Amino acid sequence: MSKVKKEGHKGGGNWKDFFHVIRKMRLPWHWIIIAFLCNFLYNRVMLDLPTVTAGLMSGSTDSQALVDAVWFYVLFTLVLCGDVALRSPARHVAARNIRRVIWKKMLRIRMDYYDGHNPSDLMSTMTNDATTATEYLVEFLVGFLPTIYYVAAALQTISSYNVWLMVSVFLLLPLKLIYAVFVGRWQYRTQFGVFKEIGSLTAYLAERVRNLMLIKTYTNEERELKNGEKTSYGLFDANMKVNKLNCVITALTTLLGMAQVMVVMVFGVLLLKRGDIDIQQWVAFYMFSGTLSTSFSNLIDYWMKLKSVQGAMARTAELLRAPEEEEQEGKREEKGAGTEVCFDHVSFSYGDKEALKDVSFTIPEGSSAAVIGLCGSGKTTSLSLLEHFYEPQEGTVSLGGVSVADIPLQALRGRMGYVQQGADIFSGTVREALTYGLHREVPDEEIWAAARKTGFAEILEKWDAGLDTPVAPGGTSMSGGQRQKLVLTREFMRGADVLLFDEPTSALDAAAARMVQDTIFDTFPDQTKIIVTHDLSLIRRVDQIIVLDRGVLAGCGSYSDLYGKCGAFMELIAACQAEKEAAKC
Ligand SMILES: Nc1ncnc2c1ncn2[C@@H]1O[C@H](COP(=O)(O)OP(=O)(O)OP(=O)(O)O)[C@@H](O)[C@H]1O
Repeated sequence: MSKVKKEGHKGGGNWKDFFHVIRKMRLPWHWIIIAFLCNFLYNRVMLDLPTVTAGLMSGSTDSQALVDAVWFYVLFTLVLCGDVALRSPARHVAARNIRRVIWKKMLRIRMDYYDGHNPSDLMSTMTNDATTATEYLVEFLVGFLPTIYYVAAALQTISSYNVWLMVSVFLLLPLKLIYAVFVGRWQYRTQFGVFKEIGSLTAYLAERVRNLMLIKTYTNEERELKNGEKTSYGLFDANMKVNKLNCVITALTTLLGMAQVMVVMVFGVLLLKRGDIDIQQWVAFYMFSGTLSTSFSNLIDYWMKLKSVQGAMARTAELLRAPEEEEQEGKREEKGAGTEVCFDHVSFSYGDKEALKDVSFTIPEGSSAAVIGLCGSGKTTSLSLLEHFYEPQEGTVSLGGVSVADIPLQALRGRMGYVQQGADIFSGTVREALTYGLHREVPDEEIWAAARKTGFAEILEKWDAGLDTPVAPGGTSMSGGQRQKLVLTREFMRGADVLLFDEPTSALDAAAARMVQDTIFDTFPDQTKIIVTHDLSLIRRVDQIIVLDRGVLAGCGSYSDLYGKCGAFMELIAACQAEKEAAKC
């Protein structure tokens, strides 16, 4: 991000980023070429407009001239409409393509990238930056060359009347170029600022709207109102800068346009008086000078839009350069290999924050293990390393005797089920939630059979709409226990052979926790199970307990191996018991 910020301050933009994004964005070239040809035709027809009009104004009123003129104006209107109509699909298809590219990238980026970048902040890259960037870029691609063609051809026609007329058109060109360069840089900076602020506002809203209950519980509406206003003011300030810039652009463009008209008038009238040009040429020249002035402004506008595109693409380019998870093509497909889990002298840090230090343990195939430890001791990090979300700096994490780094990611994650504390599920129907990630058509009979196995069927039968029951975002329309059962049913259908559970019972009352525990052990008797937990009754049921203390392995063995012998374990047991007693009160 810092690099992008620096570029933003410089204001000159970065062409490397620009071309990088263009290469990746899969522009709809066929649409662009069609729109380009239409625009070219429009400019070609526009070249004849002054001559036809000047012919009428200088007195040629015979019926054929009038009919020709009418036909010409009809043709002019048609190509103008065609030009406008075909530009939009080109813009929208381009925006759709880049959104697809960005979303695909966001799904493939390595998890450590998200540790330093708020994912919600990146949302506006896809919605806002991409749309504006493609819109402006297509405008440029479609309109820039035809406008140059128009300017060159119009100048040639004018010089055929009188070479001084052409010189008069160029007199103000140096001023216009200086204006384009300076305002273009300013445009880049302001546009970049707007996109950054839209990103912050989107991120703020995405987080707060998801947690409205939290805000209400803490009666923090007033504070959040102020926070929201503060973030919104950031965007307001950025937009006011754009407004200031637009005022300057309007003033300077108008002044330059008027100066251009005056220069043209003075030159034209002088040459007319001297008899160097006739009245028809004078009228045609006057009309040309008007359209030429617009075309020069358009060229400057295209340049500025290009600078805006750079501003909009700076964040997109950074996102597209983010490191992706490696799909280890060509590596051995380990489907069906053993499920013994082994951490061999593993050390891992998030940046400079150490999370695991020289941790070694082995969980035999088909057994169950609880990973316990105080908050922040590295339990969840261990599961993340096993899923290969992160790469340890030292040591090896292996599954079935093969380092997880050597197993293709899809195969590795296809073999693992991950049940998180909140059992997050997406909105939709219960059927969609149950079959999420199964990558195949699942008949209802199979779903019901799995639900009977986990006991979720008893819950489902009570819902009138059964599998079509709607699920609210995050599954908030269900209780914690119902969500856990739903996820366990899904994992049963997935047929994973290693199951990772992160605090599966912590959000449940004692009865629901017992029910979920039973479901875990009854439904997955032969799978390797790793359970991060503080639940004492769950700790007693597993084959092996791994005790972590501030990222270091403090003990490893069965309940009876550790009881009375491992200090850290005894402290945790005491803490769990105290917690349980407190819960009873
Ligand atoms: N994405 C991250 N970026 C930076 N530091 C992190 C990140 N995730 C975890 N940590 C840090 O790594 C350490 C281990 O965290 P981890 O979540 O593995 O602990 P834990 O034992 O699962 O904790 P808890 O029981 O509270 O969930 C902690 O100090 C934590 O602050």
